[in-house]
Amino acid sequence: MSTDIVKSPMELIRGIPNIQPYHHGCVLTIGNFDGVHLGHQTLLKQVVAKAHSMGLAATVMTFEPQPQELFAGDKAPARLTRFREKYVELKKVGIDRLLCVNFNHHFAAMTAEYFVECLLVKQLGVKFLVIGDDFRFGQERRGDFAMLVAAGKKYGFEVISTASFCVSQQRVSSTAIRHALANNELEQVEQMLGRPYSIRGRVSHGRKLGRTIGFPTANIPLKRRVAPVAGVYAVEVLGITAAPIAGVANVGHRPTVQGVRQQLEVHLFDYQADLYGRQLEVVLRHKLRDEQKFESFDALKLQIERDAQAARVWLSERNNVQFRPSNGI
Ligand SMILES: Cc1cc2nc3c(=O)[nH]c(=O)nc-3n(C[C@H](O)[C@H](O)[C@H](O)COP(=O)(O)O)c2cc1C
Ligand SMILES: Nc1ncnc2c1ncn2[C@@H]1O[C@H](COP(=O)(O)OP(=O)(O)OP(=O)(O)O)[C@@H](O)[C@H]1O
Repeated sequence: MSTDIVKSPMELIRGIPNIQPYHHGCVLTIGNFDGVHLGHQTLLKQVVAKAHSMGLAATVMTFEPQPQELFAGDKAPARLTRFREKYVELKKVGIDRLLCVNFNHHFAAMTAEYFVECLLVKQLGVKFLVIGDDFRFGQERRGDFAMLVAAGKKYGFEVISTASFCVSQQRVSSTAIRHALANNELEQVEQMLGRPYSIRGRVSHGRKLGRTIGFPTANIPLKRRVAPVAGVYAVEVLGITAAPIAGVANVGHRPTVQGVRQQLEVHLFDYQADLYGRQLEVVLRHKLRDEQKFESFDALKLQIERDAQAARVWLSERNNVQFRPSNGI
């Protein structure tokens, strides 16, 4: 979590100990919100509308790490959005406050009853709760809608459950989006997310081999995050100039050069500048191929030239714009 988050208009409450008396009284929803997809957005819009009509803060409670990351460790599904990305998307929907709970074994062991009485009622003073139709919470996920309705009567808050938001008769979920990404169904992903899939990150120093073969790349380490995608993509990069810059990117381990960690590398077409330290958003538009181990660096170079050409063609056909050739391609 970086400091620019704190200055922005959506208030970030960093953990339960930082809940203040003025946070008491809110319209609340709870969940991972990985991806902040259209199903989440439908529910979040109801939270915002209700909060406005009640004159209360629209509040989201989310968890870091996500529960499956605590329980399954490396076997947890790859994330669609890091905390920072969730923050950006939740702010766009109009949420006023984001409570980020440190999800540890102690918190996970809390009973559903204690969670409601102690956290929702005493600390947050919830007046209205909006949840999805499959929402479960508390130790062993025993808390559900019926239990919340009963608690609401006892403590004086209302609860509504929203209907499933579907695309092509399929319930939109973080899991469905991960599957579609794994199957390279990027258009379907866009329909479920309500925006194209992108990866945000800061450019760091690489081994600077790319420039020796005419393909300087901006390296974006994925850090502890495992990407839900892998391979070579035609991309558009936001955050440098007002218009997106077209390029070609690889998400992988770079077996040809004995790379170890998975990272995102992007080569921008017809653009040269020092990007180190810059925060970029790389929008994946089309998958070109899987990553491969090549016999030589020269063979890799030839393939990257073909990738760049294929990406230019794909993007120019899509955008109906001709890009100027460079690097002799
Ligand atoms: C479009 C593109 C495709 C790539 N494909 C592969 C690949 O299939 N296999 C591989 O080992 N590395 C691949 N790479 C990674 C290169 O090994 C890496 O960019 C090069 O070694 C430069 O690394 P550097 O930025 O650390 O200098 C690809 C890079 C790009 C930009
Ligand atoms: N398609 C949807 N329609 C309506 N509500 C949804 C939809 N998807 C999620 N929600 C609700 O949003 C809240 C947060 O959900 P959660 O982060 O668990 O999302 P999910 O996308 O269903 O994830 P997963 O695929 O991991 O189950 C929950 O209350 C959930 O029921």
